[in-house]
Amino acid sequence: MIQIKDLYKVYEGNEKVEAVKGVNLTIKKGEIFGIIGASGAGKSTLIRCINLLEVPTAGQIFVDGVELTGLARRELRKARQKIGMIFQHFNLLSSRTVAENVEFPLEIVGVPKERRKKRVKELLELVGLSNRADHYPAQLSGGQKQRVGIARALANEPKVLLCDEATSALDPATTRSILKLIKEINQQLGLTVVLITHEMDVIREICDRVAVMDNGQILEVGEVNQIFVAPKSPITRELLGQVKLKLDPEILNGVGEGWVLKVIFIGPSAKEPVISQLIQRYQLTVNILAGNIKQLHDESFGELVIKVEGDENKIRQAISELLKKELKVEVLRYGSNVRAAL
Ligand SMILES: Nc1ncnc2c1ncn2[C@@H]1O[C@H](COP(=O)(O)OP(=O)(O)OP(=O)(O)O)[C@@H](O)[C@H]1O
Repeated sequence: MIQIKDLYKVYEGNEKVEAVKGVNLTIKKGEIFGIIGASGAGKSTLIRCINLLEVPTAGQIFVDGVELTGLARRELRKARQKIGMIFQHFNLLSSRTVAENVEFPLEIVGVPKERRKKRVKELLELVGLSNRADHYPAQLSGGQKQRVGIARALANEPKVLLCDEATSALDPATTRSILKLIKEINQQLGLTVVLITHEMDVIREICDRVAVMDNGQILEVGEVNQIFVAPKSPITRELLGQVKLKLDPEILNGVGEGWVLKVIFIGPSAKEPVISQLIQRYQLTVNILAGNIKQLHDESFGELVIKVEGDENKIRQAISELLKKELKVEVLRYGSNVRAAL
């Protein structure tokens, strides 16, 4: 759906900044693709190059088979209608109501009034804001403003939605509700979503695949599960480590070296002796650091935090086996990279 080939972006100024340096990426139709990296990694520049809001210094961008980097201005304007975008600070027009903000892109392309009104109504229903149509942005919460942003981005029925740190200004509960909405839209409309973030939690929540970016380059690309289980670059481990420690800081103190995993059991798998199987099959030493079993409706739901020691490859194989059993595994700390995780 989206192909980025040998992309470079250099900002010329007093100081020359090479923000994107030779990026190649292929994003598939219908997937939610995340790009994660620390501040200054070049994520915003990269995502803004996809719809040519930022003109690349070199390289090519293809969206749905069309090379955007080869289009004249008028054709580009048309192609851009098929690419919606939402922003960290929403970018709503403060003098227009919610309905008028959503209507704006339809006015620009000359959709007749009656059709515009009908489309705005549908869009506000889709994002759950029908009862706010006549409010002004200043009267809305951050989450509601982002919902308006999403409705506006979808007005011209795009095939791609670009999300530029769309939840960074929101609290955790609102972040989850906006991510849920993006996921629903992705599934209902078959939209391809590209999002950039500096938060691993966002990636874990909704992305199918992720690219890790640093210093203008892509360090690794893969399925989200695979990156969580076996991150290749120290930067990825660092990004993962920060998230995990934020969740369970006390667990990692004073337990010595070794991998620390949180294993979450749901349903039938909760009744299997998976941990003892693991010890036998992969000759690992396992210490239970914390745990509990809860009953959720008719199903058991258990959480165990374990310290695992042994051969690193066997630990990775054991994690893969746990994931195959449909258990959820979070790596709280990587044995060989304790400092990065801390
Ligand atoms: N318009 C600009 N002019 C000059 N330099 C810029 C411009 N925009 C970004 N940069 C520089 O390019 C580099 C990459 O910035 P970019 O905003 O793309 O990174 P980022 O990963 O999105 O970071 P953040 O999350 O902080 O926005 C940085 O060094 C930044 O200072």
